[in-house]
Amino acid sequence: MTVNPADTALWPAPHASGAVDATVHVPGSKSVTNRALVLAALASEPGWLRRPLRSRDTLLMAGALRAMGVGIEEGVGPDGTGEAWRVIPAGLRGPATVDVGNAGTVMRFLPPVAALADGPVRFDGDPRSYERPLHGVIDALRALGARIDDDGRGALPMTVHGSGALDGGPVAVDASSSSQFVSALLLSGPRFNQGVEVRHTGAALPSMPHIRMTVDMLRAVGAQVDTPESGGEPNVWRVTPGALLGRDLTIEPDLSNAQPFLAAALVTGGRVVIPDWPARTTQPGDRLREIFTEMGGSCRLTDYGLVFTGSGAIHGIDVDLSEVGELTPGIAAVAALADSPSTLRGVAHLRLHETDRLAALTKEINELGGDVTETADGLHIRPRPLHGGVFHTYEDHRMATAGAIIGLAVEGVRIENVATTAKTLPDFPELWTGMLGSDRA
Ligand SMILES: O=C(O)C1=C[C@@H](OP(=O)(O)O)[C@@H](O)[C@H](O)C1
Ligand SMILES: C=C(OP(=O)(O)O)C(=O)O
Repeated sequence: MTVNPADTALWPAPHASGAVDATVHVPGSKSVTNRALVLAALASEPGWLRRPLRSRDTLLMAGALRAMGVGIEEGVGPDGTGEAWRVIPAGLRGPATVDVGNAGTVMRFLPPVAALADGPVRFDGDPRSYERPLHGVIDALRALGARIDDDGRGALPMTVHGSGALDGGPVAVDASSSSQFVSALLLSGPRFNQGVEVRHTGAALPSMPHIRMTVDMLRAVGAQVDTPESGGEPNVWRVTPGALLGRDLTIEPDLSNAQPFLAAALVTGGRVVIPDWPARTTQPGDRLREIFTEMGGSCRLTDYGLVFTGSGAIHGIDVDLSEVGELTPGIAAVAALADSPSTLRGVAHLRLHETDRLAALTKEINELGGDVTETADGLHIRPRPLHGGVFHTYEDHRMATAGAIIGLAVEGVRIENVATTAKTLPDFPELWTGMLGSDRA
């Protein structure tokens, strides 16, 4: 976890002078957009993605698929309204080069796709991508018949020598460090000769909603998937080989990126409306309705969207976040402003996310006067009066939005490199100041 001295841009986080009252249109989900791109690229006919997220992670995914020969045309949708991408599958090509940036979805979901290409595909990315776990994908692909050259660490950079097809079949993976290992193998599974049977071995599997998202989206394009929930063995997922349909899919708003805006209602005792909040979704951000209600807010889901209201009080929480780890930074920020201590559990694997999120949150909140300690699998947060200062972000989009939440309540917080939010929410600073618009005047 290092701070890049060259990147000293500091963004004065707006301080809220009163209760927020705003409607915020949150852009599309990163996790849904990147799964939809992969599935559309593997389909046997063209498809549409409407309202896709346009951010660093999704543009890297689109760029990588294009490098392997897939057509992705960016424009307006078939009915002339809103942004839509047309994905035109093609025979997957190598040689190609893939820049994964620091996108877990790109570095994990694409090596199985590359194994289906007809030549070598070189994977590289940001320095942090070399440290993020990839061994589950590399070892599994080798066991399923792929040839991969890496430097022996089971990590990036590496080359997948695609041979046009992959045998597939049963494989065991320890996915306790990232659910994305399982999702990656399932997404390409229908295109393997024998399909795939993924058996998770090892300690608890995090981020189960993201695996359900993978399964739901596979089924929506015609794949047959057997899961533990559909009567199969615990920790075993099976995908039958078969062609995938090209669909016309509208991407849901990113509910994890709705988090800072909901937090703003909670922290200021205000009200925030998120249009198009889905009535049914696999996104982990849906759990915010329950978590932020327990922390002092209340919410109402209408046909228009989610109406979330703060009460003026913020309560601490004791919660297991293993299923929804990506919500941890935003919850920690709210917890630091609460009227009682919090314990966030089940998220040891966050040490290998964009940055070591447990260390980063502890350090940055404490530098503002907070009292946070790391536990073996999470954080213990005792609220204390905070003061202004620089909030470092370690190239982690969710550190930047966590700092912005604290800035609402604490004057003089400056966020280093707020532009890092471009990973999943490039418009964050504008959306944030827009939300505060009337009460900042
Ligand atoms: O599959 C996905 O889209 C994701 C799965 C989760 O990864 P981990 O299981 O590695 O935490 C989550 O944290 C990440 O933001 C997105
Ligand atoms: C962990 C995250 O991202 P990634 O997809 O890079 O794993 C995240 O967005 O919080």
